Amino acid sequence: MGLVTLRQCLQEAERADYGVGAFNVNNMEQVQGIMMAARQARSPVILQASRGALKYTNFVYLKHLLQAALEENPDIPVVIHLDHGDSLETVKTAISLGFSSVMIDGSHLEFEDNVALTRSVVEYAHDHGVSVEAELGTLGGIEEDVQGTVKLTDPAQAEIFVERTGCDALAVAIGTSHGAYKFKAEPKLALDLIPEIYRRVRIPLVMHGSSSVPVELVEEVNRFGGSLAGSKGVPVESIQRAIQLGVRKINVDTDIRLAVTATIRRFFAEQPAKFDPREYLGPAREAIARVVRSRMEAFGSAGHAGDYQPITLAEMRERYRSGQP
Ligand SMILES: O=C(CO)COP(=O)(O)O
Ligand SMILES: O=C[C@H](O)COP(=O)(O)O
Ligand SMILES: [Zn+2]
Ligand SMILES: [Zn+2]
Repeated sequence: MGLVTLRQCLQEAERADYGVGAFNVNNMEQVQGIMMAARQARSPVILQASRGALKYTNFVYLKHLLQAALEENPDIPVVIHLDHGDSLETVKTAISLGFSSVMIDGSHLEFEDNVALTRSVVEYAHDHGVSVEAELGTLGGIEEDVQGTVKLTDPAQAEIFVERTGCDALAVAIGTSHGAYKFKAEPKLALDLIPEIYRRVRIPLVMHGSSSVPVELVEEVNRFGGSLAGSKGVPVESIQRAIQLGVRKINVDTDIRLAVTATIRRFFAEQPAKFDPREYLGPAREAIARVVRSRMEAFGSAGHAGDYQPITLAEMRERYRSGQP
């Protein structure tokens, strides 16, 4: 298998009716833990890097970590994706590093500016065979506008947006937000928007801010000196319902952060005399694999690694050029 584009990965997910987890990476142990899970679950996987990750790893280390993931797992379909790209320049950098998919996040812009930015990225990325995820509507958390309100995705506007931009997948705002504090009371998502948006746009939908913030991880972090009072995530059952309605890419970063933090806090509390990083980074890697494997099974992607052969970027470029991607 190896490198696949987001377009092919999500088309196959539509065909076999499952969702694919998109997991953020910043270091070796995260990449290894996620790929351990993909091998164990025999699941396609999306490895995604934000601008923060590109900066943290000085680009070149990330490039080779992602190449290592492909080299070590030739029988697993892997999408290498830029998360929350902010400009055509960042997109070009990601594509130069070998990414097979990019997100351009113009959700905070006025509609016409989002269309223009997304269109410019689609033209460039498709000319390299690379898929494009765009976003319409704003999440809570890091994307709240100055009034602190979020704009849910409007189905009619989404139809026009996708028609005018030609993006391959659309991130929608249905009430999720990034981080560990997604809801002040009981989780409430506008799941009813999904089928209406999907019916109109007819491309796979993306759910950001989809970590579940498992209570057992929060309790372990807090037991060993952490402070995560009031944290609340998206119930896995809500994600499974969203997948049934048209969401095919599910973004998870916070749950991986919590798995690492809980493991390392426990280690330092229980083994204060130890100081070899391999003795806590290794177990952290296994904790990542446990969380990610559980999501692959919940999203339904487990067992689908062998379903299809990858279409190369060169072939995708020709398909885009001929209008039949
Ligand atoms: O949306 C995300 C990455 O783009 C991650 O969301 P979480 O913070 O819920 O993990
Ligand atoms: O968009 C949110 C992702 O979790 C990435 O987070 P980051 O920008 O801190 O790397
Ligand atoms: Zn956004
Ligand atoms: Zn996100």
